Amino acid sequence: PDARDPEKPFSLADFEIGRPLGKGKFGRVYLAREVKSHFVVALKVIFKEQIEKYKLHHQLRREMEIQTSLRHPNILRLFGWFDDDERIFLILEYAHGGELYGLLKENGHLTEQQAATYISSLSQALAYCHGKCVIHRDIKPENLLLDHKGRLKIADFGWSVQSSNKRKTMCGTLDYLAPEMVEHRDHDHAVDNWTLGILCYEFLYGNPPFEAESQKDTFKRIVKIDLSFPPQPDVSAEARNLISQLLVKDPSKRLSLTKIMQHPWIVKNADPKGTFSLLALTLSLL
Ligand SMILES: CC(=O)NC[C@@H]1CCN(c2c(Cl)cnc3[nH]c(-c4cn(C)nc4C)nc23)C1
Repeated sequence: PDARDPEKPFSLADFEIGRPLGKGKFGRVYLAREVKSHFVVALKVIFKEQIEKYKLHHQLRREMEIQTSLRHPNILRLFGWFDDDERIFLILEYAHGGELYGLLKENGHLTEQQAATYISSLSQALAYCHGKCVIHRDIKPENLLLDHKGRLKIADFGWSVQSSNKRKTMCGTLDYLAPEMVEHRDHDHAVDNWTLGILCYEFLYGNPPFEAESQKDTFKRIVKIDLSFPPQPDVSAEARNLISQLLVKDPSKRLSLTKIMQHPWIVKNADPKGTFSLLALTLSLL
């Protein structure tokens, strides 16, 4: 869709709409196909009256400007947008593999190779964002999608679009919040490094490290850094070492993105192309 004459913006008539992929407070995401090129996209529909009601024009505009400007293999592309009287339509890259979260829940946990590859991809995407002074790409699992080659795509949804096929275990969880967040202290991009530690743990063990019955207990476990590694599944010492260097209370002491990419566990286990051979991915789904 890039080769479009900028004078003739898209309109709804340019697309055939497919099944809903996800829905949320501000609208839904549909599978769609551009009629002339047959190019498949994800079309996110946001209702203007919702934006007016919550006074979110600026946030949405900033979100769209940021997402349009980001070009990275692990960040879902925003190709463009158009609107009609009552809706705004975002033309997004379609991730054929769906939600990484689905793969995690189906398998219980990921292999060390998969986990290291995804942590490496996330670190590269975040380093790219920080290089462009963009922080807080919201990297909780439901914002992580997979393309047809199993490559990770951060689909940062400031608009909390819940996918239709998700068990509602994620909404409202504290699990991914860093201590400085839950203690309402000021935070910067070191929060993302904390979240990488949470995700690495969850990829390897199947659940986030500070999970508890109540939000209050999760809060207490986070601020205490109440971290323990169950004996099963048997996770390598290097992996536990990386997690322990990320889930550190003092933000300035957390491993930097560069150091994460150079960590022995990542160097040894991450697939450099960030993708899996389809066979390996298929086998991991069996
Ligand atoms: C909470 C949240 O934002 N989740 C992701 C949104 C819902 C689907 N969205 C997609 C977006 Cl924006 C882009 N590509 C997608 N691919 C899928 C998908 C593919 N399969 C086989 N199953 C699914 C689901 N979904 C998308 C965005």
